[in-house]
Amino acid sequence: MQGIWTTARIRAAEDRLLAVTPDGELMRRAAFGLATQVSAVLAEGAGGVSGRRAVLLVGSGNNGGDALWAGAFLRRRGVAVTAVLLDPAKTHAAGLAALRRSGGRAVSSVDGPQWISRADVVVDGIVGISARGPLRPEAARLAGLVEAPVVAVDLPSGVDPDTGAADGPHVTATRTVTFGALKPVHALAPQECGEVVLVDIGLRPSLGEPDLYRLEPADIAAVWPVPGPGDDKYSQGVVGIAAGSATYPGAAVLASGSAVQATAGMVRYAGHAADVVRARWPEIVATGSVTDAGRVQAWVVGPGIGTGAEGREVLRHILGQDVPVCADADATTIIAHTPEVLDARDPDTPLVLTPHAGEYERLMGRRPGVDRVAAAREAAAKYDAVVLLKGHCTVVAAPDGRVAVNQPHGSWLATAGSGDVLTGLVGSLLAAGLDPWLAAAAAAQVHSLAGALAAEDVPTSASGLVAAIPAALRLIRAVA
Ligand SMILES: NC(=O)C1=CN([C@@H]2O[C@H](COP(=O)(O)OP(=O)(O)OC[C@H]3O[C@@H](n4cnc5c(N)ncnc54)[C@H](O)[C@@H]3O)[C@@H](O)[C@H]2O)[C@H](O)CC1
Ligand SMILES: [K+]
Repeated sequence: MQGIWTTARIRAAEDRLLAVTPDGELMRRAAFGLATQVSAVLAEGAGGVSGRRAVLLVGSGNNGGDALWAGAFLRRRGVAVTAVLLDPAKTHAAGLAALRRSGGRAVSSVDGPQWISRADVVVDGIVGISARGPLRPEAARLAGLVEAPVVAVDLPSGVDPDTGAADGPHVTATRTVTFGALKPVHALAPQECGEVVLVDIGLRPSLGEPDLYRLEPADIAAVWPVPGPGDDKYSQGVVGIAAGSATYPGAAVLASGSAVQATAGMVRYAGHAADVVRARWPEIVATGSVTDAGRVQAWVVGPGIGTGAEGREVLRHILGQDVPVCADADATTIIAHTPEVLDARDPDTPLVLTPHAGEYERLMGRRPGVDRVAAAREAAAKYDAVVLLKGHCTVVAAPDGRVAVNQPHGSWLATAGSGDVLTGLVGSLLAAGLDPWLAAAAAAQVHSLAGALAAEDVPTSASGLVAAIPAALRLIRAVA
């Protein structure tokens, strides 16, 4: 799993490393890696590297220092380098001297626009992990003029390093070159970061355990259940799906179909859409009520069951079955409005909640806000449940504090029924016996990959999403 550290942890680790590293050495390591990536971006464009124009937007701290030193390294590759100093009095002196020694030029921000308009690449060295809030006016003015590809130093300026919030003027980068370790912004703001490249500056030994995780394909392939010689339809875990109604069978078909596609374990359906589910998915053992559904190792409950008395009884029955439960949609609303329904649950039985922002507000009495990691953690602690907080970047928090951020693959999941498909994936992995946090994080990752494969750059549907699950699993196994 990819580790992600908060800026406070990064800074503490950098301080430890700086104490035992020659002055300026860390910055030069960072800057050399940065220069290599800027050259790569230039090389992608017509005309190669030498003679091309790089403009550095330089702030008042070490982020600017990285950019200036990188400018000096770029000069050695024949790149014409101009640094626009946003705060000349506070510019990193050693970096500026290195740039000038190499034949680079420095101009004030007044002259910035004329150089920015001629740039083949812009390097965003405005602010790094010390950023607070959106870009300040002068930086915002200059950043707004940029049309060339942007390489962000450490992180795109104006985007919050720890939450990825980008609700004010900020840089949007083609590529972000970060140093030592990923910060939360790199997982939570993929749109603003572009391609993220991590440069090793020897920080890892000083870092300790990560604050957040991102699953890699190998992590998912390692846990996704595949049948072995000793398996039968029961041994891989039987998942029960309690979803849909006679008037709204769609959620039942989607959640059940997703479970069928996700693993080879048996799927039971229980509810008023049994005939429609059975007709669409003959593999499924379907019955009209959860009370005669037979044994399962996990339940999915909620999509389309309604929030009235019958839905409440279905949820209460399932929570009382002492197996892991993934509660979604109407079940989330029932839990929010009548939390006493949770009394039916044995506290040791894993519960996964999968709210979108509106359902989160019902559960917690507030919107998730900009710090979605904190929001997910708070809900996980309140309900003693794994909380999968949906969004462009899904955040999965466990009651023990573990947090995973999924890698989105576009926004193709913004389609009706997409959530039903996700619950089927989560439920199948719970039935297979996976750690509930890992099950939710792996399901979210496969869900977003299936969306991209189903879409192939044109809008897709939840049914297309279900059909693409095997392709997503094959791709994950292929790249693992
Ligand atoms: N520690 C090291 O040796 C290494 C650090 N690296 C780089 O250093 C930056 C962090 O540098 P720091 O000096 O702490 O501050 P910043 O450069 O991030 O910020 C400077 C300055 O910017 C102003 N500022 C704050 N918010 C904004 C804003 N929204 N808009 C404009 N300006 C803002 C404020 O005055 C700050 O003091 C780190 O990111 C790395 O790039 C290297 O990684 C390795 C060695
Ligand atoms: K930056």
